[in-house]
Amino acid sequence: MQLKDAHILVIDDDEDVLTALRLLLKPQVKQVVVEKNPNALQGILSKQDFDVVILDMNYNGLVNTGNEGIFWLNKIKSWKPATAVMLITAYGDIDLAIRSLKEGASDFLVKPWKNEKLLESIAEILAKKKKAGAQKIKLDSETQIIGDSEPMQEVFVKLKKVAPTDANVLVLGENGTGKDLIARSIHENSLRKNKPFVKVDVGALTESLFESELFGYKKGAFTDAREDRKGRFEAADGGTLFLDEIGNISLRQQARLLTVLQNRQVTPLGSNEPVNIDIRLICATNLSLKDLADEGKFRKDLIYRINTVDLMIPPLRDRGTDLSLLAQYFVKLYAEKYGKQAFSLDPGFIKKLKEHAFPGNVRELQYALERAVIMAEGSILVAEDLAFSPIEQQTETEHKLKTTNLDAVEKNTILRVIEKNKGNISKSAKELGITRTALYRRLNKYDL
Ligand SMILES: Nc1ncnc2c1ncn2[C@@H]1O[C@H](COP(=O)(O)OP(=O)(O)OP(=O)(O)O)[C@@H](O)[C@H]1O
Repeated sequence: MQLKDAHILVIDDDEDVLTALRLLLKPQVKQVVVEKNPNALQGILSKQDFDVVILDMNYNGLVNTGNEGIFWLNKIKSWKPATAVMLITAYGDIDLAIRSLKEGASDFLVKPWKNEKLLESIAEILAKKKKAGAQKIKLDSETQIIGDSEPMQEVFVKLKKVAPTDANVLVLGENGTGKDLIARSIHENSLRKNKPFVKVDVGALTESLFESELFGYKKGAFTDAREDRKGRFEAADGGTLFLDEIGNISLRQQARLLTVLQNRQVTPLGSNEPVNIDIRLICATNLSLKDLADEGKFRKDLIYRINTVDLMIPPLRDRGTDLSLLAQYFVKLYAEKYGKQAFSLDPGFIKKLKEHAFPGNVRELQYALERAVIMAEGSILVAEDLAFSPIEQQTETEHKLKTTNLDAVEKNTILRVIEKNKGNISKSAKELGITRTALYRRLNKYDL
């Protein structure tokens, strides 16, 4: 967006500042609105969207800590996450500047400012916003991949470049970072988008199921094979095959997969006739394939085969203001789903979100917000509405403490939650903030 098209709101309790900024900006931008009282902010922003809010950090000359500015910055970000906020202060303080940028401000200026510098900063903010907007990925009419942070913008740029090619893609990232979503959007943005997208959680397949599920079988191939069945490779013909949890398959399964990928043919169990396959392959894992290869647990030649391009999805803790954007998105989504009114987020609620490390990433955030929306009493979500998954809390502790009895704690938590949910695995996984597959894996691990 260009300066001349911008809508700017200025909030400062100093009339002289408001007049100076109005005179400076009016000939340069589309609209300038000035306001003395920050308490009027919510009303103004509920009626109209602004591209940039220029916000004073201190009001009434009483305190010079900048806390008021940070308070209003948080408010603006909770009401309108896409609005850029530029903070101005009479007290040049580097700590304050860093703090405000961390809290989501786009820039920080010290009074008296140079007019040229101020206009330049606004133009820069608008240019960045344009770039971010252009890179937003829409999966379909309902699903969006939310993310304006720099690391996610890099993912989007790479994704758009690689999607239309037929290159095999390896999607890497911690649990719950959105690898599944990214795989789907590679397909949606590819030339194969009108053909099937088939996902197989290969990490959850037993030795015998692996082959019958992926390659199919002929009637009579084994006791339960009562009729011919196409495998997932064939089902994905012309489209995309997404193999999730690829790091968890055995060396034997790796060898079978490699042969299929090399020959581009599958032979169903009980058949002698290979079938040609035309698939685009996407794999995902939260493990380091390189480490597994070094330990002799993953074939290097298979890594080369599946990893023409890799996409590393950053953990939520490295995505800055995406946390607020995602929070807004999920709160709206669940408010609609559960037929509740629109919610606003109390600064205490946002603070609690920001202080949490989210070892379970976006999935953990999503479950926490779904729970918060369900539990909320009024129209404002407060810190008390927010509870984090016990299992993820524990993973967090695990990182910190590395004590030996963690397995016992995890096992007990799982048992408790499953008992509470009367053995319902889906409900238990949801409450624990992990996938069903991850829960099954843990049940296996603890022989439960
Ligand atoms: N950027 C995002 N925007 C909106 N929703 C997201 C985003 N990232 C993840 N989600 C949501 O978070 C949840 C977890 O994402 P997803 O299943 O894609 O993660 P994953 O990395 O594949 O997890 P796992 O490694 O456990 O399989 C999903 O419900 C997904 O829709």
